[in-house]
Amino acid sequence: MILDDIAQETRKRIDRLEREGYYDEIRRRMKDFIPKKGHSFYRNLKAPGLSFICELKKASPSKGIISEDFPFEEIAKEYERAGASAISCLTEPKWFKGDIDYLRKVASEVEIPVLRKDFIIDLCQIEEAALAGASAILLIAAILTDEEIKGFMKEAENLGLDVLAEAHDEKEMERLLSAGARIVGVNNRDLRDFTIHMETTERLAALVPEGVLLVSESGMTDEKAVKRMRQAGADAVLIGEMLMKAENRPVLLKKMIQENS
Ligand SMILES: O=P(O)(O)OC[C@@H](O)[C@@H](O)c1c[nH]c2ccccc12
Repeated sequence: MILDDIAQETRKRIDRLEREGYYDEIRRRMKDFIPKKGHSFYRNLKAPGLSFICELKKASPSKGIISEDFPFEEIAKEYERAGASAISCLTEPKWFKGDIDYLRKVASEVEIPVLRKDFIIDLCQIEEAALAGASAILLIAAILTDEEIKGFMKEAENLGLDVLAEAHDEKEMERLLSAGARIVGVNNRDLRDFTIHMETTERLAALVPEGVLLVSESGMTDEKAVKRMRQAGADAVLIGEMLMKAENRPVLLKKMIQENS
């Protein structure tokens, strides 16, 4: 399964960077780190109306290159001006052609919170995210043990980062909720075969208790799908490809925000 391949690849990269001393430098810089206050990611998602997390996505394993030229700073500012609640920045280099430096630049240029979208399997990636200016991290239940989920959530909390905790099915959702997740994401894309099932959000929404925020992720290709996710009970949607490929991103985003306010 692709998720396991990506997690393995990520482990190899972390081990190599560790040998090269990269994370020693991160740990050294963490001594002066001051956590952000206010949990702006959580707060913005909780605001009335459907919130939009807009993704910077150059490529993906299912679609290959999505955006040949990738003026990520311009796109981030477009998202912000059009009313996005947060920006999701892919930082996984091999399959998504992401880069932690994209996040660092974007976080310094926009006011809205930025989510580190990656395959987090080690504490050092959480410290790296915090230093780069992220406000939140993604944790994917499918690649983590219960102990890891709890430990990583604690570390994020200590560093002032919010966690978007991602599930694909009932079992994963229950694991995340019992670990104390306050923001859960349901991924409509089945990462075994890349098929999209919008019913996944509808099915899992029933398990999300009052007070926990629900984010519907992936597979929304038109405005109808976004409305459907709002009707399913989503507090926020996470959209990549539809916005990356839009002829006029601000116009499309503003329209969707207005229609779902
Ligand atoms: O481009 P889409 O179909 O709108 O999807 C965005 C986002 O949900 C997707 O990129 C995603 C959801 N969960 C992930 C985990 C890792 C990498 C990527 C993802």
